[in-house]
Amino acid sequence: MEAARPPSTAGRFVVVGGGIAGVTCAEQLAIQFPSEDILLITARPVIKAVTNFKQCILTGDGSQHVYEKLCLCAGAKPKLICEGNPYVLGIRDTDSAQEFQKQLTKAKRIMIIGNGGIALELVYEIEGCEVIWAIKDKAIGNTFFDAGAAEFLTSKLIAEKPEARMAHKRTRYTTEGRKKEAQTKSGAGNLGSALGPDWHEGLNLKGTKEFSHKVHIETMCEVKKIYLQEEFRISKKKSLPFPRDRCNQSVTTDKEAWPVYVELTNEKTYGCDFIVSATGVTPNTEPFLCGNNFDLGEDGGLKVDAQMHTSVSDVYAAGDICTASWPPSPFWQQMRLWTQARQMGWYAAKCMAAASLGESIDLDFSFELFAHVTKFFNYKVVLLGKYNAQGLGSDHELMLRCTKGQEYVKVVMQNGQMMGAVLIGETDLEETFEHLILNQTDLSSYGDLLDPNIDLEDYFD
Ligand SMILES: Cc1cc2nc3c(=O)[nH]c(=O)nc-3n(C[C@H](O)[C@H](O)[C@H](O)COP(=O)(O)OP(=O)(O)OC[C@H]3O[C@@H](n4cnc5c(N)ncnc54)[C@H](O)[C@@H]3O)c2cc1C
Ligand SMILES: NC(=O)C1=CN([C@@H]2O[C@H](COP(=O)(O)OP(=O)(O)OC[C@H]3O[C@@H](n4cnc5c(N)ncnc54)[C@H](OP(=O)(O)O)[C@@H]3O)[C@@H](O)[C@H]2O)C=CC1
Repeated sequence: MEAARPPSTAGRFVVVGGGIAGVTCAEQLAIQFPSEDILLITARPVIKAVTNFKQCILTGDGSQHVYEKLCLCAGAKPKLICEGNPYVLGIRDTDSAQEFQKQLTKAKRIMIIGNGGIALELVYEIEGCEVIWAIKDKAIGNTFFDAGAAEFLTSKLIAEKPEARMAHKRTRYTTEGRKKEAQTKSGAGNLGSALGPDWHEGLNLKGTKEFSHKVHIETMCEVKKIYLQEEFRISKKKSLPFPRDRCNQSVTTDKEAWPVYVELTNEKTYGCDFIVSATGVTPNTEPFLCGNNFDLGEDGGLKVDAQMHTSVSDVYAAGDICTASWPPSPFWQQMRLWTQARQMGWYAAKCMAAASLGESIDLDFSFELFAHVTKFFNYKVVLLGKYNAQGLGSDHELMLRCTKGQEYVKVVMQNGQMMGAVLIGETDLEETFEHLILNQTDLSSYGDLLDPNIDLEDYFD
């Protein structure tokens, strides 16, 4: 029987990547050019939204897709502390989250390395399993918070979680895309789309025990070495590299034989069932670099200018794969987040459309102000502008308001103007603060902006 010839297509616009950036880009192109076929190529057979585009899987089978303008939205992959170790898990897509859930159901103790979004969410959500959380910093959540906000949140981590929360946990998927992605497995090594907000809602994050939280935090340390059980046993016998007095109490007295042991740079060693490496992401550029002269950012992403255009002619990029390289607004910075990936995908499509008509467009308004809304430890969290005084040097002031267990408000001020804010809890201040930052209102004559007796919303209406 004759083998089927690889398909060959020609189209004006091709988008690579079926995550939020790619799908939004393709959708927007389809809206702008309803009579054109928009080709969306993804490493997975499932994309995240309703599709009236030609979906295709790039299998390296030689199929060719000719384009006039191409947008690369291939996302990022977890940057693991150690590649190829079966006890080190990263979480990115449905498959990796399910693998994590499966391992957790058998676990008594796990280690979480990293101090960003995934770690923050996991340490709070995991129940019935001891968690040793190792962070490089003095305080938790360095990618989002300063030490004050971290302290506010830490008390929630120590407290017991309400029973009701535990009763609600069961395996379910919140979106059709995720459900389908779980059912449709493609070749090993293929990346799925990043899970995004509410990713753990459908997962049963419960270990083998019957308590809610048991989190021990090791600060200011990194992983020095990982030992499998047998390696650990041998090294202990030889007293190398684990002289007894260098070992953590819990290891020397620990009768449990753990599958894996982690030696930290603070000289402590912990045994555990497995390790979650929640240590950030690396832009997924590798498949596209061979033979192409892309300029790369310091973080390894494809550099894009204010038109989302890479350094290669007619090639655009959006989402986690790219590094924004235009001079940013004073209140915006790139972070690899779902909202930014969506905004970039949408705006890249606008830029591609304009360029194909020989025009260019102004940078979209969404890149004026950094705004991120999320939930940590069951608190609503809103981050605005230079929320951690990023890049402001020492020439700034902070205003704080904190009610334990209820709200934490931090405002970053410079020359009497608001530059950023962290709002934790139901503060209702986000809209007012957004305006104050964007308008750069002179607030120097208003005294204590955070005085709870002043209705700011009313004041600045
Ligand atoms: C566990 C987790 C929780 C998160 N939670 C939040 C949150 O609460 N809030 C928030 O704002 N952000 C969150 N994020 C970040 C957010 O999900 C990502 O920033 C965003 O989804 C990135 O979208 P993307 O489209 O750029 O990339 P991706 O979603 O990674 O999509 C990339 C796509 O490209 C495809 N692809 C890869 N390589 C190829 C190739 N060679 N050829 C063809 N296709 C390819 C992949 O299959 C995939 O479909 C979270 C991320 C994770 C991992
Ligand atoms: N609610 C939300 O908004 C969520 C967002 N996300 C997003 O998903 C992506 C993946 O999340 P995540 O993996 O948590 O990435 P993040 O970038 O959020 O955090 C990575 C953390 O790991 C630390 N780190 C990096 N390398 C090491 C190392 N070798 N040893 C110890 N610590 C290390 C980083 O420290 P340093 O900064 O000092 O390098 C940082 O604290 C991110 O883009 C994140 O923004 C994920 C979950 C929830």
